[in-house]
Amino acid sequence: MRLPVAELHLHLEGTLEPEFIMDAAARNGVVLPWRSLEELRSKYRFTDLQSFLDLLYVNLEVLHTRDDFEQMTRSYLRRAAAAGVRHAEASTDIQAHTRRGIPIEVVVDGVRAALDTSEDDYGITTKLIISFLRDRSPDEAVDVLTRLLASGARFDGIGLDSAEVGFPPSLFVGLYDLARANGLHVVAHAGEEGPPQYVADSLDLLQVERIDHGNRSLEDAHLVARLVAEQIPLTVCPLSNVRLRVVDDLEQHPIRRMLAHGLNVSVHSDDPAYFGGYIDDNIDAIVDRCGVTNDELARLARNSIDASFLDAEGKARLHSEVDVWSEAHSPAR
Ligand code: HPA
Ligand SMILES: [Zn+2]
Repeated sequence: MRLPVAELHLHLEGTLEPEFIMDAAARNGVVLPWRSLEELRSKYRFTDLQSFLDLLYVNLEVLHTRDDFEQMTRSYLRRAAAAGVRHAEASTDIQAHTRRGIPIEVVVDGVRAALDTSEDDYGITTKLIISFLRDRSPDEAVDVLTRLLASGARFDGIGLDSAEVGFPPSLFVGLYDLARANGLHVVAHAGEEGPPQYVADSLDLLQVERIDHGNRSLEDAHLVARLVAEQIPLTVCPLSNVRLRVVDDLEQHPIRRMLAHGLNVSVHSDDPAYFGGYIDDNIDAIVDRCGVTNDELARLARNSIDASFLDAEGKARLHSEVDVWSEAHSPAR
């Protein structure tokens, strides 16, 4: 039995595997800069966040039809089910599609078609987060959110991602005010490459409920004390952190230190097709390379459940699954 978890930090566009990209390009008549699967595979070496984003944004241009978005989402859910994911709060970078002329409805209807049957098809309950690109204008973000709200599209929350440094949370106060006024949940990437102040500002100015990544919080003892006291969830992505050089190597990853501080951390896959694995691969990696124990794994799973936007009943159901896993993995056995 795989550790039952909630996946809360997952970019659907980051689940496009190279084969999917080449097939969709052929199907949709998109000319990519790479001639072959092998050439594409050779591009997955990154020096920082931007070098990854450059590849991500080229590859996602193969997505054109409602069916493309549905198939992308189904492929992820199928793989996530095998990885132990029991609840997923997946995000889409909608502006990466609208800016190249893909209608909002094509994206949302396609993703929703897969999410709406996910519990029956894959045993995974879901929520949808619309992420905004912080390196595009705040006015565009407000316009897209306004159009989404008017369209009747069903989604549960908003996020903020893409290039972080130089694009502080303060730029997006209006966007987050609009989202909260409409009853949406709010999360934001912060402290991946950006300074600890971006984490504090995400809490104070945007009033986010979770921080995606948050690694650099560890540089500020006052911030750590606050995150512990308020039990602000940090959705941490170990394999992503290594590939994007947020940490030097997996052995140095701070996940156990974060747990020891009492931070509400959980483990997620971010962009699994780009960073060397899905949530199970992340879990196996921190067990093998960081020495994470079964007790710590159960803590990480419980944190992911508590940090989710599930209702009390949904959380209780998943906690009982972790109870079963813990029983089967207790030292007495
Ligand atoms: O990890 C990330 N950080 C910022 N933007 C992103 N867009 C996809 N993944 C990421
Ligand atoms: Zn991310």
